[in-house]
Amino acid sequence: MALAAARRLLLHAGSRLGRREAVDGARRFANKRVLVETEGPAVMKLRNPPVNSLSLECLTEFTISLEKLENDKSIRGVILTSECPGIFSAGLDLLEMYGRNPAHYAEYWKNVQELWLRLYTSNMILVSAINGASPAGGCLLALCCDYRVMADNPKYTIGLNESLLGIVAPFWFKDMYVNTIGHREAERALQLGTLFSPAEALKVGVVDEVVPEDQVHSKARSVMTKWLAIPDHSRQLTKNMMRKATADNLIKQREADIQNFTSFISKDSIQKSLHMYLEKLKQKKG
Ligand SMILES: CCCCCCCC/C=C\C=C\CC(=O)SCCNC(=O)CCNC(=O)[C@H](O)C(C)(C)COP(=O)(O)OP(=O)(O)OC[C@H]1O[C@@H](n2cnc3c(N)ncnc32)[C@H](O)[C@@H]1OP(=O)(O)O
Repeated sequence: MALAAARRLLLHAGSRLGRREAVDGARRFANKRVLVETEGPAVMKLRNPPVNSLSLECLTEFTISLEKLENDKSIRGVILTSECPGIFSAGLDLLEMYGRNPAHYAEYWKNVQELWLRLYTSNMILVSAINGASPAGGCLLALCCDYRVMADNPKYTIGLNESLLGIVAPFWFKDMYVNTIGHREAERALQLGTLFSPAEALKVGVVDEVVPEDQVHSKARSVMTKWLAIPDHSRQLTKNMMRKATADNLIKQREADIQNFTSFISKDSIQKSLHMYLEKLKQKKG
């Protein structure tokens, strides 16, 4: 209920902002954590500092922005990137999964599923300009895209590292990884929780292209131009043919997946692992 109300408020605020900024001449709309520019190829920028973690609010704003773009028939493709220096996205917000109650975990997971289903089955062309670290849920966002361009900076890593946190990647994260890099590579990377450097990510197929950091956006734009030259109807039907079974696999068991997540994440042993991981992140500073 609370989330539905927040959603209505955000949609309303989003459209107000949309109108105001259009008057300024720039075609863009924004909410607090997501900025969307629709001048030229549409660009969606995550801006949830310090690390673009996907908090419940961020997920909601992201989903709403995507919905607005999907509803605008003049928009055929979107570049997904980050406004936080050096970080694409740190993935799911650990604080949404630690020390909360089961109802919160269920609500959070429902929203994670919702964003994934929308992104993965989007009719639009999605290109990610990965301009920073992209672990776990950050990698998931990139994997949903039709093409991934990553900045050539060895400090940036990408991959599904859940097992390093003492948690398990859900089956639909795994399915998408297998679809992208094949069964053997996915099996190894998932068990080890591998975070790939850009060069390794390119080699294994987690990303499609690695370019100098200052060319990530221009490359993503030129990739978009190429993809936009393909007729929408044939490209969309092909994308649907490739992805439908994977998405349907979650759709048919969404409730059970929420229950599994909620009981898994509520376990004392899992909460302890998350606590230790959060402490490790804190200590890294000191
Ligand atoms: C049996 C089957 C059942 C199936 C059940 C399914 C269960 C699945 C469950 C969950 C799946 C989860 C997927 C995820 O996405 S989990 C999140 C994984 N993310 C990470 O591991 C990234 C962790 N972060 C980092 O590695 C770094 O922060 C990095 C992104 C590289 C940035 O480094 P740096 O610039 O040095 O910044 P700091 O590390 O100092 O971080 C700044 C502050 O941000 C906080 N932080 C970082 N990441 C997160 C996060 N994901 N969520 C929340 N907060 C985060 C960090 O603690 C710092 O906070 P503070 O300033 O207060 O100390």
